[in-house]
Amino acid sequence: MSKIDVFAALGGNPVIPVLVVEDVAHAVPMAKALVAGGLTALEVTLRTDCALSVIERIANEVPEAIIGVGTVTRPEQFDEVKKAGAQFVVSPGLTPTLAQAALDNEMPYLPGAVTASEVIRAMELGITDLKFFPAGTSGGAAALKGFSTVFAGVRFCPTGGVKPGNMADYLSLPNVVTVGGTWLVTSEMMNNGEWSEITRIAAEARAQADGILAS
Ligand SMILES: O=C(O)C(=O)C[C@H](O)[C@H](O)COP(=O)(O)O
Repeated sequence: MSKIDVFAALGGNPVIPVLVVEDVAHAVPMAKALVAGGLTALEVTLRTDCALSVIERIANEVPEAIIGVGTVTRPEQFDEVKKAGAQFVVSPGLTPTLAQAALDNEMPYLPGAVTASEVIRAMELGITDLKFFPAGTSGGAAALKGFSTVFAGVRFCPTGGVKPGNMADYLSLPNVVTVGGTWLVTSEMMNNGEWSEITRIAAEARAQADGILAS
């Protein structure tokens, strides 16, 4: 099997909303609002009881969304999330068992690494598309800049403390392809049904990210 280009599988989206959804009824309007704002790759975290149902709903009802799942920490979850309709998987860290589960499921996989040794271990497992989490407390953009000098071909999606105010620090680096975060959709916005506000924030983030990447 040839290696999966994970960032291509994410549709080239420069910003990935990281979603913590408490109510399955929010799944479809939230996904539609984000897609309308130009962000189509969505990461639903497995932090809530309804997460698998949220993925199923979005997979069935919002075909424009590239639906992924985050907070995957056990190999058996790959099968569960694939059945629910997930198209990519994100983990906060990486083990050989998780890497094998991604391969077995032919799933685009973005696991986390924040130290040089963790990056080297990922490379040994054939993984060069990585999440950098928690970015803010792991050296931030300065650490990723350092990695760019020694790990040619390794690409990152920083998450954890990434916001509009520091997005440019990350996206202007040669080894950062996309950023992710929870700032785009809060529980309050979902509980209040602020779908047009979510679309506005998504469109603003998309325009900002596209501008940085084009410059
Ligand atoms: O649950 C996971 O596996 C994750 O994906 C972690 C998230 O990427 C961060 O929690 C985002 O951090 P903030 O944007 O600072 O809230």
